[in-house]
Amino acid sequence: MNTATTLEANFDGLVGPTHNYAGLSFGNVASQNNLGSESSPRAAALQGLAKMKAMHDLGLMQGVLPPQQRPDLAALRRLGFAGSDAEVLGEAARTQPRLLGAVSSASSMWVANAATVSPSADTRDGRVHFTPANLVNKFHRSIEVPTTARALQAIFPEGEHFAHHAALPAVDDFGDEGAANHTRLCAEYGEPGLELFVYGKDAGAPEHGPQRYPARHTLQASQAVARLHGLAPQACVFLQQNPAVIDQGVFHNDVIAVGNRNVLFFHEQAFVQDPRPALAAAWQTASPLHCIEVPSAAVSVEDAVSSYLFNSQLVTLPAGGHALILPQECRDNPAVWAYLQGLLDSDGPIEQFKVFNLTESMRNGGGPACLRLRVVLTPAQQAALNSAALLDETLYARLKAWVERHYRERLHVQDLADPQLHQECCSALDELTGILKLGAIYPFQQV
Ligand SMILES: NCCC[C@H](NC(=O)CCC(=O)O)C(=O)O
Repeated sequence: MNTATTLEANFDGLVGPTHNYAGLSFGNVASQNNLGSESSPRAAALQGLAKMKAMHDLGLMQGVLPPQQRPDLAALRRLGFAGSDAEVLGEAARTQPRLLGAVSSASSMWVANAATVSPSADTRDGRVHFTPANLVNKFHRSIEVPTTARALQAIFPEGEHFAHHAALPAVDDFGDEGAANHTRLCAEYGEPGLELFVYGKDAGAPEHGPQRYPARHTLQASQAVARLHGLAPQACVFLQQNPAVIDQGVFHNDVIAVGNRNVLFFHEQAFVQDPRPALAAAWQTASPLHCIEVPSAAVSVEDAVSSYLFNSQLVTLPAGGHALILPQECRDNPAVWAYLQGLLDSDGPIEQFKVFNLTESMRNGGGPACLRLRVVLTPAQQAALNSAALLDETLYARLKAWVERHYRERLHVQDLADPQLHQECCSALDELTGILKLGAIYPFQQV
C-alpha cells in the first residue's frame, strides 16, 4: 500500500452478532421480503470480512468500523419496559416483537449511512469533516447515532486533522442518511473536488417527493452538512433523486448511482434532471469527467434494485484504472451481466470487476457500497488516525477467529429475547474494543 500520497480508504462496518431479518425498513424491498427468515450472523460477518480482505489484497487502504451493542436495552427502558434485562426482553418479545427486532438490528453494518465525510481538500479549515447521519426515518437506525459518533472519534481523533460535528436535529425536515446520498468527484484525491448531494425530498415542497415509500433524506439536511463542513458553494451540487424510483425501492441514491474520482456511473432514471449540466458547471479541472449513464432499455429499475448493480464500489486501483466491486446478484442477473460485459468491452474508464458473495447483507438491502464509508486521507492524516482499525493480514486473522469464537451460526427473530444473546454480544464487543483500540465506546463499558 502506498501511503505517500493522498488516497481513499474504505472503512467497512463489521456485522454484529445479532444480524437478523425483522423486516424493519419500509421502502427497502429486500428487508421487507425477508421478514422472518433465519439469518446467519457468523456467515454475514465472514462475508463482510472476506470483502475487506480482498480490498486490502488489491492494495487499497481498508479500515474496520465496529458493530453496536444490541439488543439496545436502554432504548427499551426509555420506552417503558422495566425490570431485569431478562424481564425487559421477555416483555418486549411478548408485547412488541417488532420493537424487539428494531433494538436488536445489526443495521450499523451499513456504514455508508453512518456519516457524511468531506475530505480536507474541500473544506475551509483544511480538516476532514464528519457529520454522523441522524437516520430519523427508521427508529432502528436512529438509535445507532451516539455509538457511531464515538466510534468515528475513536478512529479519527478530533483536532488538527479531523473535525466531528453533532448529528443534525432529529426531525424529518433534516432527515439525513449520510454518505449513501453523497458522492465526491475529483481529478486526484488530494485536489479540491465537487461534492454531489442527492436528496429524496425538499422539506419545503414535499408534494414533489415520492408517493408510496418515504424519502428519507432532505435537501435541507444536505445544505446543512455542506455549511457545517465549510464547503465552497460553487463546488456543491444538490440534485433531487427521482421520486418514481424511490417508489420502486431505491431508498438511497447509492442503489442507483455510484461515483469515484472522475467517473459517475448512474441509471438513466436516477435523478429528476439530467445531472450533467450541474456537474459540468461545478467541475473545475481540465481533465474530463466521465458520466456513464445506463439506459433503462439495458437495465430496468427493477433489475437495478434486485441486482444492486449501482451499489457496487467503484475504486481506483493502485496501478490506475477503475474497478467495480460487485455483489454476485449482478452475475446472476442476465440483463445486468450482459450490460457489464459490454461495459468492459467499451474501452471506458472501468476496466475490471470483482464479484463478492454478500448474500446475508443483501437480504436486508445492503450491498458492497452500503457496507463501506469512504474517507480520503492525506499522508499526515493516515499517520494521525488510529491504525489499530486498519485491516492487514494479522487483523483479518484476528477478526475472523473472533467471529468464529463469538457468533452464532443461526439466528431467528424468536432468539432475540434470549438474555444470553445480549451477554454474548457484550463479551464479543468488549474483546473487540481491545483489538481495535477503541476505548470504552459502548454503553455497557461506561457504567
Ligand atoms: N444502505 C443500506 C441500508 C440497508 C438498511 N436495512 C435495514 O435496516 C434492514 C433491517 C431489517 O429489516 O432488519 C436500511 O434500510 O437502512
